[in-house]
Formats: sequence, structure tokens, C-alpha cells
Amino acid sequence: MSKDSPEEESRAPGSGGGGGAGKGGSRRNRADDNVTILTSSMDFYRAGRSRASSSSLTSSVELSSSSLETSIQTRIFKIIVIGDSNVGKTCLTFRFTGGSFPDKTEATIGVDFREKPVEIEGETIKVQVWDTAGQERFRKSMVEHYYRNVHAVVFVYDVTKMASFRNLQTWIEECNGHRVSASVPRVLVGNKCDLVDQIQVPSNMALKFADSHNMLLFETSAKDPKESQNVDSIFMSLACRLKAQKSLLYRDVEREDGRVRLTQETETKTNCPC
Ligand SMILES: Nc1nc2c(ncn2[C@@H]2O[C@H](COP(=O)(O)OP(=O)(O)OP(=O)(O)O)[C@@H](O)[C@H]2O)c(=O)[nH]1
Repeated sequence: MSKDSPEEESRAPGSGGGGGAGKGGSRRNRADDNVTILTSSMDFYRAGRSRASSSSLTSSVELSSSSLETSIQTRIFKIIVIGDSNVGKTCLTFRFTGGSFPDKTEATIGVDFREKPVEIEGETIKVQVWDTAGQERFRKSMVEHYYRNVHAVVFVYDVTKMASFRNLQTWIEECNGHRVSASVPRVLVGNKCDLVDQIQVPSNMALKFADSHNMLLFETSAKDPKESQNVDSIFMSLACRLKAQKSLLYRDVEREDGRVRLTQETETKTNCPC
């Protein structure tokens, strides 16, 4: 799973830049407190080298009362990026949110979260990307926070490291073990495709795995600027899907420990521009 996992032990990279809760990871995440909006059903679509699948669900919204109005005005989608250490999670999130490849990275400790506002069908949405730690020792205390109120999950492997692909099953099990609904959209990303001479994970093998887990597959490179659009597609496909799923029809409001709990009915729209 990670560098500390049974299959592979690896080095300590490091999260270049970003705006995170970051290193150390034990402080409370502001981002985790606010929004939970969520998912229903809609067909996945193909984008670049991606494959389609579908799923459905109902959901609930939990907003801290003080931020209720603001949160409804600007929706925030929490997307977590999961996978072995060194597969390029930091670089992918950096590429999407900052538009570049970091010169240098170090092992992510806890989490780094970065936000990018995107416009979809006239609505500005904040895509909040949680770059998680791949090394077990740097993620232990944070795992609950990763999965809490998550809207979508990006599983990453390194196309030049078969072990990182094999470990995906463990990452998926961890995700399922944290009660992440099967209907929360998930995608699979094979990173480092620029290293063409070193590829160990054939596309057809990855595709088969993605299909069997109802996920889109993106094969891309955080490093190669020509692939930046494909990197954007990973997150935009999820944002479009989440937006389409969320027509908020509040049915029930109840107060719980100073928080307002809203039950929402979701409605599927199919006019996503992506
Ligand atoms: N060639 C190539 N190298 C990459 C790519 N993406 C990341 N790397 C390199 O892979 C190493 C690890 O990248 P990170 O983004 O730090 O990996 P990580 O998955 O965030 O690692 P942890 O924080 O330990 O979980 C760094 O040396 C990057 O420069 C890519 O697309 N192509």
C-alpha cells in the first residue's frame, strides 16, 4: 500500500507548495467542518483515455449553521487523492490547482488541501482537493478526516510500478472500510505516463480493474505539460458529475449539537458540459 506497506517501502517525497493543513496533520481541518453535499446518479462519460460506468444514491447535507448561507452560495466539493507514496498525488493536485509541476516534493505529512474555483454551467464551485499522505506513518492520525464527508475519491497508481497498482485493492478496501458509500464517485489514475520506456502496468490491465470497480480510468502525467488537460479532466469530470447530482430539495431540518442537519433529495441532471 504505502511505502510502509507490505509490498513496497519507499522514500519520502514532500508536498510542494499548496495551502494545506499540511505537515503534521493533527490540527483540526477547517475544510472538514463545513459542507457535505452529495451524490446521486448519473452516467459517467468518457474523457480522454477514460472509461465509463454509473451509480446512484441519496444523500444528506450537514452545514454548520453560521456558514449555511455562504456554503449554499459557493458549493465546495471535497475530493480526496489516495494511493501509495511516490505515485505523484502531490504533483497531480499541484498540476490541477496550480497549473504547473512542482520542482521538488517531499513526503506529504497528514494532508495538504488545495482549492480551485471552477465554473460549470454558470456556477462557480470550489473544488477542494485533499492530497493525502501515502506513507502509513504520516497518515495514521488523519485517515478518519480524509474520508469524512468526502464527495469523490481519486485512486492513483504509478504506471511504472506494478506494486502501486497491486496495492490499489488495499486502498479501495480502506475506503470501503470508512463507510464511503459505493455511490460516491471514484476514478482511477495511472500517473507518470511520460516514462514510456518504464511502463509496467499495461493499459488493458488497468482498464479491466477500473471496469470491475465501476471507475473511470485516466492514464496521464503530472509532469508532461501536454497532459495537463487530461489532469484537469480527472477533477472536472468529478466536479461536473457532483454538480449534476445536486439539486437540493431540503425536506427536513433538525438541530443537533448546534449544527443544522439538512436532509436532501437529489435529482439527476444530464446537461454537464464536460
Ligand atoms: N516522470 C514523472 N515523475 C513524476 C510524475 N508525477 C510525480 N513525479 C515524481 O514522483 C515523485 C513523487 O511525487 P509526489 O507527488 O511527491 O508523490 P506522492 O504520491 O504525493 O507521495 P507521498 O506524499 O509520499 O504520498 C517526485 O519525485 C515527482 O517529481 C510524473 O507524472 N512523471
